[in-house]
Amino acid sequence: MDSEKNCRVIAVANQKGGVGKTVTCVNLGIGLAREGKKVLLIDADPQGSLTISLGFPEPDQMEYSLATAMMKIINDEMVDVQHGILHHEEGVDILPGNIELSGLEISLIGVISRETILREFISYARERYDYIIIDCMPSLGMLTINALASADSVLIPVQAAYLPVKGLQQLIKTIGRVKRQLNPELKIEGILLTMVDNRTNYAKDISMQVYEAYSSSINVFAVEIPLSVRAAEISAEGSSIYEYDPKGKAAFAYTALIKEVIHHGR
Ligand SMILES: Nc1ncnc2c1ncn2[C@@H]1O[C@H](COP(=O)(O)OP(=O)(O)OP(=O)(O)O)[C@@H](O)[C@H]1O
Repeated sequence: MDSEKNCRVIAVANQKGGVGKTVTCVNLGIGLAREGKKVLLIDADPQGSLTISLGFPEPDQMEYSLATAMMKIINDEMVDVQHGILHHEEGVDILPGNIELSGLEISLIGVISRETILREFISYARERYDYIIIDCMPSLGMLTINALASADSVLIPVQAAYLPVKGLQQLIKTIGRVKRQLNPELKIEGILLTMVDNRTNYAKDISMQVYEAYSSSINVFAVEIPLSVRAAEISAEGSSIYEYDPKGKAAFAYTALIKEVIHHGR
């Protein structure tokens, strides 16, 4: 394992729902684990989709989750970063998320340093991992702010199915505000086009427009994640695309993404 200062914390964020955040977290995390990295996936979405996708179908029944760990920090209690960690057979650790995060987000309102509760947890976990990847919820609320305040970089999946420009500007503005006020080292890892249907001109147009609008100031990943039924099916299988459809186009694309992400860290 690399030393503490080499742990990279990546928040996967976009306030638009259904753009491929969870599928990207699963395949990014497991892809990095396949490269020999020690990886923790944190499910920061009350829907618990990441937890469910990794084969734990009932996150709301779990006694210990991200909400429990954050509540301990709020209450000034000792936190054991290994407590409640689940292990997936493809080599990643998971801190599950569930509906309790909704209640926690509301109770954060009255808490001092409410934007940096998750950062405190992650500061304890950094020494154990090479990568910590946070699956954010589809909003720019306090939990996402906590994720951005904890992260070294933000990976932004963008679905190539509609013009994303307005939502992206709002997200980039929020990232800028978090950088100024809470986390000066925060960077944008890159914009990742997802669910790209290369048979349509529309998808090509959107890729082109995102590239033209942003690539001078923000990394736009060279790889695009293709629209793939197999990628959509992994959530129900509890496995990664590398296990489920190793020779498919989505596995190929996510493998290329891993290379780009590792390269950025150098
Ligand atoms: N490359 C892909 N090709 C086809 N379908 C995909 C692909 N990636 C994800 N999907 C499907 O699209 C839907 C949304 O994906 P996902 O859950 O990863 O998005 P999300 O941004 O995490 O959503 P939410 O905002 O609700 O958390 C899911 O049904 C998923 O299976």
